[in-house]
Amino acid sequence: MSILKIENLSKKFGGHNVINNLSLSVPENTIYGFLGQNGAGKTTTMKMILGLLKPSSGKISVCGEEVTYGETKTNRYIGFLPDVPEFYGYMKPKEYLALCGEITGLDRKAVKAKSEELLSLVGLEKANKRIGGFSRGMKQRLGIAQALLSEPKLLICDEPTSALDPIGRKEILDILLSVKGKTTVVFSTHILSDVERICDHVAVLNNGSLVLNGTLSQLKQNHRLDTLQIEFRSSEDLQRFAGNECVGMLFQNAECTDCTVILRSKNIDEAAGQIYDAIYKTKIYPVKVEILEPTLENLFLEVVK
Ligand SMILES: Nc1ncnc2c1ncn2[C@@H]1O[C@H](COP(=O)(O)OP(=O)(O)OP(=O)(O)O)[C@@H](O)[C@H]1O
Repeated sequence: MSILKIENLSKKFGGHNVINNLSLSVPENTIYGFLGQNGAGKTTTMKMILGLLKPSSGKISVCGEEVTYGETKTNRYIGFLPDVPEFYGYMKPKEYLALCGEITGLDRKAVKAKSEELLSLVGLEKANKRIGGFSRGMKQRLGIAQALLSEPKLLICDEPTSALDPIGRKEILDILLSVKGKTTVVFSTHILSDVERICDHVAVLNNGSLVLNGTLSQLKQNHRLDTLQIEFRSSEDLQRFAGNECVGMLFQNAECTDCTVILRSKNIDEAAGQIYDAIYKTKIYPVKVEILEPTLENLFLEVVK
């Protein structure tokens, strides 16, 4: 089932089209990476999902219920972490979560138990000091605890790792991974390596249009490169292999560096087959034969250029 479904969504500011006919569907219990350059329209889309901004046209549904601008009904399914979460600095984490629970109308006892569970999940169970003295990473982690307080089906995070150092980023990514079984996560980011680390599904927005959408493995398969890399134990092995007649024309336009050779071919599977035949015949065994896959960075740069 789709937790979030967006159909033909468009948004104009004045005469300027910011979101153009966007359609996407977020499957349950996935981590969905929402990528795009500055100004691509990610925050605008999130605001429309939260009912804070009125779409010019199109439809958004959360857990099968249509989102209506200005109403918060569908937000009971959603936990939201803004890019810079704001807190009352004089409060301690437990006090703050208790206040959030009270405002949301949750049962006091349940909130106390849930707060302890969540503070432990985000590694703040021992941080019994005022939030004003928290680091950025600690504030982001508290923000996740707050967003998860009402056990949302969908957790939306707007660039949760952008301002953090590598350790802070890893902590946030680990937390998002750990909640995946219980909630669906949509997170927007510019950091491609974060997406490669934890996302099942990737959508790339460019100038308000969806230019890439699918699972990482699907996208890599669909945009497979026509390149084969073969690495030998030594440059002598490479020379002997390349000099053998059964390698034929394959090495003619190859790029060789020390022990490695890069081959390009229109039919890369056939070229790989020829290489395996040649390995069998020559008994010269490379340490690696690999059809190269595009990185997310290759894919991203290709679709946003
Ligand atoms: N209230 C507004 N009025 C006019 N234009 C706006 C408004 N809000 C956003 N925009 C424009 O819409 C476009 C998309 O902005 P948005 O903030 O959604 O992008 P983004 O992908 O979240 O970017 P970033 O990664 O920088 O946060 C930008 O050109 C921005 O200037």
